[in-house]
Amino acid sequence: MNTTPANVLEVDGLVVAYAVKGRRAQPFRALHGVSLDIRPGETVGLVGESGSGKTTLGRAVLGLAPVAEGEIRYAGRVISRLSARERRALSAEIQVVFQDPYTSLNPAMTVGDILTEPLLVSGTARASAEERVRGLLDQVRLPADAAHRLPREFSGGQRQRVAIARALCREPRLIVCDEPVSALDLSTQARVLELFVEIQERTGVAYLFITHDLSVVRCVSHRVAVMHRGRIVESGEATAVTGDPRDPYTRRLMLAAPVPDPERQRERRERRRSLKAAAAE
Ligand SMILES: Nc1ncnc2c1ncn2[C@@H]1O[C@H](COP(=O)(O)OP(=O)(O)OP(=O)(O)O)[C@@H](O)[C@H]1O
Repeated sequence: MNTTPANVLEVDGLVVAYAVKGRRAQPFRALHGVSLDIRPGETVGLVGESGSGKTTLGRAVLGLAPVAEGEIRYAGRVISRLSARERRALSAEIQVVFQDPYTSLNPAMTVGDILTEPLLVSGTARASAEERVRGLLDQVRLPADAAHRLPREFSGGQRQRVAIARALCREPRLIVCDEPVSALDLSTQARVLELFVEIQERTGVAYLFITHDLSVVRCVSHRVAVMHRGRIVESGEATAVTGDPRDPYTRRLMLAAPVPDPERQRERRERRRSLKAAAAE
């Protein structure tokens, strides 16, 4: 692993252990010594099947999962054991976009209030906050009058744009994106993914991009890390990992991914056959 402080994020030998109810019960280890780094302006895609530990890693970066061993560093500073107050101070710099745009926005607040609130809390004057909100709505391609409306008046894709704008409010250097397009239909997914890429090009923000969808990870990531049972089993350049995976689990994951293109399906059937033949030898 690269340990230069030039990285925006460094995860080093991370073990997360959840408490389990029952007097004799042992804590459940969801991550077993995970290491990963993210450079400024880079997207690292985190893939793996359900239960492999992707969300746990994202939550640990956000200070929301119980770290048992190892370390998380943000811009060279250890952040894995911060007090609640220290964490809050960091919230401008590390943000999150969740999967479900239907539950992640306060339904009783207008979009304008949702976006100005974090700015006002951090001491920005109302007039500058409102100015900033106009800029943010423009950045995420929502009309200026969106500020006066409630989340329920928007489609899923538009709500996710609001959630992205909220994450961008205080100019973070890192955003944890936890399945941010999984709840959207395919054509909306493509437009929201484009927006993520466009924002990164403009602002230099880095993403830890969690998804179970390989076509999504291929589309947005510079590098990819593959998780299996709480461990990273393979990582590298996105094209290499998704195009020519080395690890048997990654290969199985690629083969299991739905690919509608008939040519790709034929290709996959052949690869499956040759893998089977190799395994039988
Ligand atoms: N709060 C918790 N307490 C106990 N166990 C948990 C908790 N959260 C997650 N786990 C367990 O940790 C493991 C990893 O879960 P996690 O949600 O990180 O996986 P994931 O790869 O993000 O899965 P999915 O794609 O389904 O969200 C799972 O076995 C899960 O049951």
